[in-house]
Amino acid sequence: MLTLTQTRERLQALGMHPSKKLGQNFLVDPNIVRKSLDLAKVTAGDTVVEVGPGLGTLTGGLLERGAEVYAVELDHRLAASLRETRGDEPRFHLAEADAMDKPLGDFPGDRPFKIVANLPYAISTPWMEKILAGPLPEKMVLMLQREAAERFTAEPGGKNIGAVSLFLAAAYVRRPGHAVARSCFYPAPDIDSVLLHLERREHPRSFAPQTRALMRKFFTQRRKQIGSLARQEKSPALDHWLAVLESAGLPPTLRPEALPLDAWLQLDQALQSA
Ligand SMILES: C[S@@+](CC[C@H](N)C(=O)[O-])C[C@H]1O[C@@H](n2cnc3c(N)ncnc32)[C@H](O)[C@@H]1O
Repeated sequence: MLTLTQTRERLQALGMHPSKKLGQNFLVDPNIVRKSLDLAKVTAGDTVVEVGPGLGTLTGGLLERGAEVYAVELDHRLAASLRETRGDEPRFHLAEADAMDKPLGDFPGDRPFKIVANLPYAISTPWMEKILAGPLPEKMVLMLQREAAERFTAEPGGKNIGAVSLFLAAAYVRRPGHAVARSCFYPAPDIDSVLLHLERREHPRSFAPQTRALMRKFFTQRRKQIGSLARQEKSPALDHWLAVLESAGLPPTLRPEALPLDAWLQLDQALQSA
């Protein structure tokens, strides 16, 4: 675990100024590192994917607990530094890549795994959408910008609900997040952070790509009623869906944000059986 002073020194030695664009706010609080590992119940033999290992603070904790770590880091200076400090560790696998191209780094997805990451905030939602396309991790413990955590945990009827909230709700139990003080990072970010804990459901549900695309489209027109959104698609499957909703007491005048998860799962079913 790197202290604040060690983090500063290491960055200086690398000739680096933390990049805002890459969300480079490094963890300098050992309690938060420990809490992340505890929430994910990381034990020897676990396989863990880490996005944005940075200087390797969280990575070190994961390796100390005996995990096999697949990390993906975009910044070549940090990747070089990790190869120098962790390169000899046989349980450490580093992909120098964009996590949007390699959401799981070099992990082949051939066994159960977890994700523990202090995410670069700019990619958290699109990266999560990629993760939810599978294979699904058993657990995810993620440091997120507060707005992203609210979006991920939003319930129907709330203002933050979006397609990603529903994709997540179908597959994961979303535990309440823990607020993390700005002083736990170097440099201190000018936004609030939340540590979120997600546990895969016993029977996770996922939406077909076609349904996901349609849901995203509907949520970009969230002020429109579900009836007009569905009818504009000119599809018998969607007409059928509206009828199913109506018989369940959900009128076509509702807006996408008001529909419960079940209604979206029914949309998936209607599109699959069309
Ligand atoms: C919030 S910092 C976390 C650093 C370290 N894990 C820690 O907790 O101290 C985010 C890290 O993600 C890296 N990063 C930013 N965008 C990335 C991307 N698209 N793909 C992979 N890594 C990225 C940054 O270079 C940085 O190391």
